[in-house]
Amino acid sequence: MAKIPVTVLVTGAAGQIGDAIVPMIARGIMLGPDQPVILHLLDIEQAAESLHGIRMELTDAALPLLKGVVATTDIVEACKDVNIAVMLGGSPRKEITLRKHMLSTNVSIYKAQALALEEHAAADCKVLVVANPANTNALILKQFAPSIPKKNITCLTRLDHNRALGQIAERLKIHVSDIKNVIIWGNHSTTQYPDVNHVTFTTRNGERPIREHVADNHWLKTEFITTMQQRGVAIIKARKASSAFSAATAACDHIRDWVFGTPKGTWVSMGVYSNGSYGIPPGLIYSFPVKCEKGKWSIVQGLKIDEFSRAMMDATAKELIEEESLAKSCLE
Ligand SMILES: NC(=O)c1ccc[n+]([C@@H]2O[C@H](COP(=O)([O-])OP(=O)(O)OC[C@H]3O[C@@H](n4cnc5c(N)ncnc54)[C@H](O)[C@@H]3O)[C@@H](O)[C@H]2O)c1
Ligand SMILES: O=C(O)C[C@H](O)C(=O)O
Repeated sequence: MAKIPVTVLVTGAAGQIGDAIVPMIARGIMLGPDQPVILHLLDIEQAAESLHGIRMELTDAALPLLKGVVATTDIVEACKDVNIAVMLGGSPRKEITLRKHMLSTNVSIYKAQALALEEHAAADCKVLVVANPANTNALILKQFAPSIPKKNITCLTRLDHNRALGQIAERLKIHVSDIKNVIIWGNHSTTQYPDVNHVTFTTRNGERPIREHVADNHWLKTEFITTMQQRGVAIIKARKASSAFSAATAACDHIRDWVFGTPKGTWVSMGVYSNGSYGIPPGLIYSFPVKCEKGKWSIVQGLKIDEFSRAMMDATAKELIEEESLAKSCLE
């Protein structure tokens, strides 16, 4: 029997990540090749014509899984009965934009969109905030949409997670699919801590810790970390625009693993609310290692945290606390 369509909202759909992710969702990359979808595409009035163009292309692509499209600039219409919300809408950072300016513009957008989701989305709607500052936008959304379960409000750090796999694979000349269990701790920002202490890779003789294979421990503690922390900026510099295709891919990975579960023995990084695990202040939206099962995530417990990691994890938590207070002052 055919499955009931899932309604997926994409805000900022006329933007460059929107351009990449809309066809991915409509072709089953996010929710699987047998899952029909209805797309709700939201953007602002100035982007209405592009939004209309995307809608025309969706018609022209004659996609078997796509059971309906609502392309609108009306937030209420966009949020109606959505099961999954992918929040891209906002003003992105260009080469010269300061993160603080972006924060003040975007948190007020997230307050307004939280109120609409609160009232009109399906009760069990799963939310993924991509737009920056992603963790803090998600925190504001959680505050202003209190009836959406807080477990359902997440932000994207999967792009950083995937970037870390890519960096390690290139360095070690192995394939990304042979590496697992990297962790991105904290903020999707330059203070993020990409932790390789638990990474393993597949060999003919089973799984081995990555540290056995990387002779250059210094690289892991220095250049690897700064490359990761600066990767978003490096992409902006090279493309004169922030990551698009890789961000869309990561957003699909995030939702797919959340809905269908993480493979046995692996975890992924997701920005989720802290319950105090690993000494991270409760309530922050912080990136943790999570396992997913039956549509629910849980933070991986019991990992050994060394002194270096502790300091890095606390530094990124501190930045999130500062962002939270700045965001709240912008909303007063
Ligand atoms: N978390 C991550 O890993 C990650 C990675 C890359 C980019 N980003 C962020 O994702 C966001 C989207 O990036 P992009 O490159 O697609 O930007 P973009 O400028 O190409 O698209 C953003 C879209 O949002 C729309 N928009 C603005 N205000 C809106 C509102 N109130 N409601 C609905 N739509 C609105 C704009 O009109 C535009 O079409 C940015 O904030 C960017 O910084 C996050
Ligand atoms: O907008 C940015 O700062 C970069 C973006 O979040 C990215 O990681 O590519």
